[in-house]
Amino acid sequence: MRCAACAGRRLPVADPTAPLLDVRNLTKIYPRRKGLFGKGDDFVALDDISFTVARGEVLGIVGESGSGKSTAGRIAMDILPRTSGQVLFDGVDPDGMDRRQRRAFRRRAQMIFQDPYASLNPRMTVEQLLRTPLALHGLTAGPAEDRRKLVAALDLVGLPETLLNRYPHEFSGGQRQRINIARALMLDPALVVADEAVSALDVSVQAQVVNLFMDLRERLGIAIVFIAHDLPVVGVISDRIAVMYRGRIVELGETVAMFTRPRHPYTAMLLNAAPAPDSAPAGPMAARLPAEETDGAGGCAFRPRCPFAIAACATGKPPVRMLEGGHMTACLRDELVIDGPLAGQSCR
Ligand SMILES: Nc1ncnc2c1ncn2[C@@H]1O[C@H](COP(=O)(O)OP(=O)(O)OP(=O)(O)O)[C@@H](O)[C@H]1O
Repeated sequence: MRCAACAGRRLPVADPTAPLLDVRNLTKIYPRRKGLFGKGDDFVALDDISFTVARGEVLGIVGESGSGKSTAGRIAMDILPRTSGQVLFDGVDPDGMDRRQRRAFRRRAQMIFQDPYASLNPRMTVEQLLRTPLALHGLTAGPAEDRRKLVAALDLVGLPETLLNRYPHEFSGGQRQRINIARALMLDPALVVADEAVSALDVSVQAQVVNLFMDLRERLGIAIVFIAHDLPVVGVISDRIAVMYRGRIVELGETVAMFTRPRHPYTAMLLNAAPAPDSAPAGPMAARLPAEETDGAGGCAFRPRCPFAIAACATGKPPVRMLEGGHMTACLRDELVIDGPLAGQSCR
């Protein structure tokens, strides 16, 4: 997939050990209006979040609906303006990129959305859909070479060349998502942000598409930000996981550490709510899962749902603390041992 022409267009990499994507202190405030002329409260969708994605790494972002996952992904891709904070792709903030850098960024960072049908023009054949990105980015290299490239992209996503003349409505949801992925691959991306890319698919098809993402990471070294609300699905594919709650990253760490020893009660709650191993009881937090409207007013937003909350949790937002092994959490009670389902269900 990496042709010489594409390689020549790459941005110079100042430091190959530096993160591919570096998101720093990102805040997003949506203005909200009450009625036609009324003043509304501003809504803080992202509250000072930071994360990095290394080259070839899969970072999962998980959290319930409305926690800010899509907002974070879209700002990282520079398709949504931020209120404050910084996004660095290969060390350069899209805000400060010149035209050439911006074009390269648009090519190297691709996004896959939840609804595979809405993302495909129904009047275009698969061949036209896959050729379009090459044309838009001035990467056409002649009919034969372009055809070779799109057949290679189809092959990477497990679809045969014979489908090139078909239209999107002729495919299943899983196949359409494969076409979306093939279209992204036409541009030889270094980063793919998959925003709930498997959520609309049947469970069996979800597994196939997750496997495809893992395969692409393995074969092409693509970094992936895998956004989903389902922690077990995210756990299958991710090297590290960021757990979001009401606009904040409340815990971030290696996948195994998150599953064996979650340090934030919300992570433990998500783990306990997931289909547990046969022998495991539901755990003390599973019963508290239904969302409550209150947001902890000034203190920890998770406090109203937290079985471990203490008075100090009401006095301010818990600061982000770095623990061992690059693990971070924003919980005053992170010293509690809350075993994940891989390690049993006990809390002490
Ligand atoms: N354009 C907007 N104007 C006002 N509020 C918005 C806007 N877009 C998103 N929001 C709000 O910001 C919050 C975060 O939304 P976002 O879509 O990022 O969450 P999410 O975790 O991706 O949820 P989901 O999984 O449902 O997509 C939500 O409360 C949402 O209602």
